[in-house]
Amino acid sequence: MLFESKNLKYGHPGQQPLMFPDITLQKGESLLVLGRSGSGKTTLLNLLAGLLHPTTGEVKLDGQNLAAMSGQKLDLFRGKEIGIVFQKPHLLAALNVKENLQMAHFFSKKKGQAVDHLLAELGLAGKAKASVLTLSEGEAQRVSIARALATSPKLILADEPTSSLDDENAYNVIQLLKNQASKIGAALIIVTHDQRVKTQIPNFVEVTGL
Ligand SMILES: Nc1ncnc2c1ncn2[C@@H]1O[C@H](COP(=O)(O)OP(=O)(O)OP(=O)(O)O)[C@@H](O)[C@H]1O
Repeated sequence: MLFESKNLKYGHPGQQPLMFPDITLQKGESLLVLGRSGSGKTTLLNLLAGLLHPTTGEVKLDGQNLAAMSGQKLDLFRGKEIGIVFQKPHLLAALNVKENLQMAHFFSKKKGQAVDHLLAELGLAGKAKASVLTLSEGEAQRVSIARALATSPKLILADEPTSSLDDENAYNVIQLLKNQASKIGAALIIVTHDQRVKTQIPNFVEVTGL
């Protein structure tokens, strides 16, 4: 088993504790996390990324329990082994497209995938030297996916990657994530309320908060 989360609970300050369904994934498998607004989907993603510490439970990636790690060790592990596609691209405006990807290599201290090859695969070869400020929304989204893939992580987490995209781009982004995850043997978890995605990834868990 590549990825497993068990008995996860988390209480935001002053809120009822949230409980989460267990997840297990093999290499190359994909999963959707569905749930209504406010049910705890982003909280779960942050727990799976080790960005929040669970009150109880464990998150195991490749045999290592993130919930038991902290500080620099956790940051380095996340940088090497987890690729996160946030809802907004959060690219560094002072850097061009290629430099944004190279930053991922720099911070993770991992060689990962060749940046030029990755850009070409994502249809961004002509944009390597472009300022990220000149990209369309769809292009910026693909750059943020390329950045998440650059270190060849074992787990890819994506938060609502299709919410602002039209049908065609939404379909393409999910195919891209699925294909890349299976190519590098990563597990893929997509948090979404976008029912369109179910046709491409039928495997899902539902977060209810209870
Ligand atoms: N930092 C915080 N402090 C206190 N409560 C929080 C905090 N972050 C989230 N919550 C609460 O925890 C619950 C779950 O929030 P979360 O953002 O995980 O839901 P979500 O399912 O991702 O929602 P959406 O689909 O609207 O993005 C909500 O009731 C929210 O108000």
